[in-house]
Amino acid sequence: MADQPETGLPPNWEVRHSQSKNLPYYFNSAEKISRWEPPSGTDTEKLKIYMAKYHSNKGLPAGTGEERQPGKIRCAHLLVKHRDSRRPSSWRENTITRSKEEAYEIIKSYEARIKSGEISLGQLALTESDCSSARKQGDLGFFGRGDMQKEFEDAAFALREGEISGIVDTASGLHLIERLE
Ligand SMILES: O=C(O)CN(Cc1ccccc1)C(=O)c1nc(-c2ccccc2)[nH]c1C(=O)O
Repeated sequence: MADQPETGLPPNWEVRHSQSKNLPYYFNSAEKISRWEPPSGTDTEKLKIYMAKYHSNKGLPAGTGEERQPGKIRCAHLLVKHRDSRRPSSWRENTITRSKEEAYEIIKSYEARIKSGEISLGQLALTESDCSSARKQGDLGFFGRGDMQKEFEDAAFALREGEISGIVDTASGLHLIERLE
């Protein structure tokens, strides 16, 4: 495999910076395509080092615990849907028939396993979350107030970094939320 440049991105890909959103994005100079997420085949460890070196936030003193963008937080979540969810279907199960009570028992068992330290929320979300974010260990990226369902937003913004919520009930289903940044 051709040596990846120090960005860790596949050939022809480069990191650019969106002035309007003040966010990095990924540009393929051969195909002239852009995307917010790194393309598949990226060496994410190398990319992390590159981003820290060349794309760290301007103006935010290191270690102040400041949010990447004022008013925004980053969370991961694990979603267990049930038959009364607004969309009772997911990548895991075409038609979700479990009752809300059954979903509650399931997510309560997940909560116990995560809070005991047996497994991380991200690792469990990979296989068990009914949200499309499961493939990213439940990582939803940064969001601000007004971006998510109200119950989800209120629970997420009440968390300190690293903290995990109790069971949160939204129209999508039952969630556990971990605040990452
Ligand atoms: O609620 C609905 O009508 C359908 N949705 C919304 C949705 C559907 C696909 C992608 C993202 C969001 C979901 O059921 C859903 N909500 C979420 C969700 C809810 C709160 C925070 C983060 C994600 N994920 C999903 C999903 O299928 O993947």
